Amino acid sequence: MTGATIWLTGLPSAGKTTLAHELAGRLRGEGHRVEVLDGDEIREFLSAGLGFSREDRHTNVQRIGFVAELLASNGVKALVPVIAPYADSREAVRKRHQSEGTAYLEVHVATPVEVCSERDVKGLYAKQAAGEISGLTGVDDPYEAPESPDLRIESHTQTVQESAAALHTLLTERGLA
Ligand SMILES: Nc1ncnc2c1ncn2[C@@H]1O[C@H](COP(=O)(O)OS(=O)(=O)O)[C@@H](OP(=O)(O)O)[C@H]1O
Ligand SMILES: Nc1ncnc2c1ncn2[C@@H]1O[C@H](COP(=O)(O)OP(=O)(O)O)[C@@H](O)[C@H]1O
Repeated sequence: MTGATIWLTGLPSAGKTTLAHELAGRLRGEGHRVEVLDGDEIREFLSAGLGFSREDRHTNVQRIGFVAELLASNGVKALVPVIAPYADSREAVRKRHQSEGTAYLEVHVATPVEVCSERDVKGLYAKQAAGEISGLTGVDDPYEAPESPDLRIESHTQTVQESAAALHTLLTERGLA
């Protein structure tokens, strides 16, 4: 089976993790091998000790990109719900896949910051507003939105199932599902 990396980039609470798991369930049901490389989990192990400076985020994204490519080149659908705020970090991951001949799709979960901060799944927006944390992506830290992603998902106008279906359609169109 053809592997691929599907990178879901977007702000905190945009819907990256939810969509990755929804798509993973669908793909597994169809017999695909799937791994979800969740940002929080990776930061506990593979990227333990890294913070949220530009340099650390870049290192984090390159590590995840490396592992995703290894999985994808061995027939796994590697779903990556990770913010990856900098365009050059994402470009380096795309190039690595290109040079290895491994399929790579970039999906922008393009939920507006106003909606994300209302969802505030982990309470980070509230903490930032209260002055308890700083450097929150999309608020007081940069997020460089992809200019030409393979797919842009407007999660604020769709149900989770509709967004996952759009993702699945993309994979089908590219011969990956
Ligand atoms: N300052 C700041 N900015 C952004 N995010 C923060 C921050 N502090 C902690 N968190 C939590 O860490 C998760 C982001 O980790 P990632 O590895 O996806 O980010 S990055 O690509 O390295 O920028 C992210 O997870 P998601 O909410 O699932 O996106 C946050 O819960
Ligand atoms: N179309 C959609 N796609 C993804 N999530 C959605 C959608 N509509 C509403 N949500 C909700 O938005 C929240 C997104 O949280 P989460 O997936 O943890 O975001 P992230 O991983 O980007 O930080 C969840 O509570 C989810 O149920």
